[in-house]
Amino acid sequence: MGVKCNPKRPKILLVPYPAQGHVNPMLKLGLSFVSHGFEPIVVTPEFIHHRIAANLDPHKGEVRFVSIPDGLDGEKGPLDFFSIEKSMENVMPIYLESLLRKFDEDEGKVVCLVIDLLASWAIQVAERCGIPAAGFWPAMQVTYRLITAIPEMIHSDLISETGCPRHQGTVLSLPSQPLLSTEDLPWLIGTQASRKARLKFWTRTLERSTTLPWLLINSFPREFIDEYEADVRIAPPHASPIVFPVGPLTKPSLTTVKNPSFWKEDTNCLDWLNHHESNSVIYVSFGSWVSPVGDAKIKTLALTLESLNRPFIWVLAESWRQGLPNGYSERVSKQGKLVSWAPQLQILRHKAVGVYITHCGWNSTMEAIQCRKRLLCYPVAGDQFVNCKYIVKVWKIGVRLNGLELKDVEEAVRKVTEDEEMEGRLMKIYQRTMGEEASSSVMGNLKAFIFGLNQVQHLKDVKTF
Ligand SMILES: O=c1ccn([C@@H]2O[C@H](COP(=O)(O)OP(=O)(O)O[C@H]3O[C@H](CO)[C@@H](O)[C@H](O)[C@H]3O)[C@@H](O)[C@H]2O)c(=O)[nH]1
Repeated sequence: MGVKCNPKRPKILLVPYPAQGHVNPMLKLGLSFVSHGFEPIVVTPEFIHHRIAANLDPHKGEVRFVSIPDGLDGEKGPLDFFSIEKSMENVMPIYLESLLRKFDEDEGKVVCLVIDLLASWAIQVAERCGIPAAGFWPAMQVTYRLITAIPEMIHSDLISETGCPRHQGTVLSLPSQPLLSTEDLPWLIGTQASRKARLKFWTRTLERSTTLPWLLINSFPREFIDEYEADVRIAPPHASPIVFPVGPLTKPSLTTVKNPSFWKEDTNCLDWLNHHESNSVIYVSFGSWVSPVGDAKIKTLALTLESLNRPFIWVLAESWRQGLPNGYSERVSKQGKLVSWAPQLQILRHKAVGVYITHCGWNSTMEAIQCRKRLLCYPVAGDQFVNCKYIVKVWKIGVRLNGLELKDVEEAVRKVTEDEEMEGRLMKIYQRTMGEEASSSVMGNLKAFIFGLNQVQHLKDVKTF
């Protein structure tokens, strides 16, 4: 798929975790390698490859997408975390290995694998094939730091060996950063057994990533600063890779490239937006992830949006619609648009959109900043609680929803729209994350990574010779 291979250009294979919020930044990271003379190839499991293939932007063929078998049936509906994990551990490695060997024989050299840490299974494949690997962290650096603190947390008895918090409250305190608490631990999802299994996933990820020389992070270089805007040194844990912040991979220079959407975007809502006044529409989206939002909450939010009496666009997958009250879609058809998947960035850019109710996924957070939209935060799982903390307490560009009842949302909408200083804070965080200085630091970091990679490659070549 995409352009034909170019045997002259060294190849970098990128292995994302198979979720929208992971594949999007990987594509953009791949594109950043093109101008450095590499041929980027994104490897995805078949179940998402089928979906992406239908929605890929054909003229942006600079990045190739290839698939590997996964043993999964993605047609039946959303796959859960554990079936994907099973496939990643037991099925995909052997196919990636044979793909790498095939590349080596037929198409020329793969010089590096860039591996999403949530797909850490591929680190061992790279090792077996003798190919240098770099890690990729798709979210904030602080959430990576939280994961790397697991051994310290167990050692100081803040959590048990199975990840169960010993008490409620602070688990990690970093200089000049908000305190991270038990609520922010990303494995605390679902039953006791699922929490234990998720902690195991993270500890295995950590163990595997200790062999990585480099880690590319989809966050901005000045993520850690103090109240005087001075950079703060956050000591990395022992045996950690060299970190290169290269994000956000959503910044304006990269957004001419269409995201490789897993679902077809409903573009009718763009025309609909053109008929609405500036800042009047509420956009609601909880990203792509299968999150335990639940029917009851969907129903509450549905009734709230209706009673707010403001126009809205709500991204709600078909599989989540059982919770809607009978006849809801027809009833609200004049007031709002329910879509299964939206052209999110175009919606956020639209002047009619004033407020964004978000799950605080990292890419969505960065896109909101890029478009300077005020946020109402409703974190659901994983890193979203930490992202929410930064949005609300540090950057002060949004308000956390305490619930989805009318009173909760009404009050929060009032707070964000009446806050006259929020516009200025949005501009400030925009500059810090995507402004000129941030962009040139990112370019420098990418160059430094590539310099390191070339040195390793040179040493390998000398040895082979
Ligand atoms: O209708 C929609 C909804 C979303 N998007 C796009 O999908 C991406 C969603 O990414 P993100 O906001 O990061 O959410 P998730 O896909 O849910 O991402 C997962 O991965 C992220 C990166 O690790 C984490 O921060 C999240 O918590 C985790 O749920 C964004 O680029 C959106 O523009 C669309 O194009 N159309």
